[in-house]
Amino acid sequence: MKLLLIGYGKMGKAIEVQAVARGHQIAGIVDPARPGVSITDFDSTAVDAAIEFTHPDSAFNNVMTCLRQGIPVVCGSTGWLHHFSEAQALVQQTGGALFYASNYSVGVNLFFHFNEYIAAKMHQFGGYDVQVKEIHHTQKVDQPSGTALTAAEGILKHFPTKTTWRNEPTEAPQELAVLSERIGQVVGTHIVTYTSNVDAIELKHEAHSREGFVQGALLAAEWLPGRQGVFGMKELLGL
Ligand SMILES: NC(=O)C1=CN([C@@H]2O[C@H](COP(=O)(O)OP(=O)(O)OC[C@H]3O[C@@H](n4cnc5c(N)ncnc54)[C@H](O)[C@@H]3O)[C@@H](O)[C@H]2O)C=CC1
Ligand SMILES: O=C(O)C1=N[C@H](C(=O)O)C[C@H](O)C1
Repeated sequence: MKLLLIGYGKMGKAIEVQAVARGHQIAGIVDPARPGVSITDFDSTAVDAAIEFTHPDSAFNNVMTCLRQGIPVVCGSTGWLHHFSEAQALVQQTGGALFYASNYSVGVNLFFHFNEYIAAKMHQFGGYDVQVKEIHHTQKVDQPSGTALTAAEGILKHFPTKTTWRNEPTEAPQELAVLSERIGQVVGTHIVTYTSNVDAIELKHEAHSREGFVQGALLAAEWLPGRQGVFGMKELLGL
């Protein structure tokens, strides 16, 4: 496949290495640190898919430009979902394809699946409070992490005692605390904890490296061309 890499930071560079190892061709790299190449230099005849890992402030614009250029786009950037409905509308309008996941690792998507199951069961039996905690490296600009927000949404859907989330400790029973810590080079750790008067139960995912994100993003890029619509890891993995 011919891939366009948008963002050539920690993720973009790791994706390049794995993509080449899987026999793909890098048709172009778009990053302000490497001026002179822009998404509008490409179209669906030049690339099969774009993979976008940049920044909360640039992701929406990059996704919209790919859709206008007719390029199927796999986006991993977090912190831009307040614009997501506009991207969905452009997918409909252009007949294009967008793949988005707050976390591309297969393990995290199993974690999301079990998180929803556990939330429903814990609500059914009662007596537990729940909180989400995420830990990431100190270069991360958005908080809470996209992964923590997806986990929080999964809990809110199945644990109706909680009606909203808050990114700080809270005593309000209807608020789900989603706590963030920034420590050194931590790749990404997410913990959902249920606590009662007598015990505690934890569901934890700890990424040991970025390899899981890279593999999932490449699987998505290999799967997306030829499809029309907005997709995520549930469709890709059949979860
Ligand atoms: N969904 C997932 O599985 C994962 C998502 N992420 C997210 O991906 C994003 C990027 O993460 P990293 O690679 O670790 O960040 P990074 O800071 O190492 O790299 C970001 C790169 O994007 C470039 N960039 C900034 N504005 C741009 C623009 N307008 N067009 C093209 N490139 C631009 C920067 O120059 C930089 O090279 C973050 O939002 C992060 O939260 C990170 C890892 C996994
Ligand atoms: O910025 C990161 O590094 C990561 N971002 C994603 C998120 O916000 O959840 C995914 C992963 O945890 C790494």
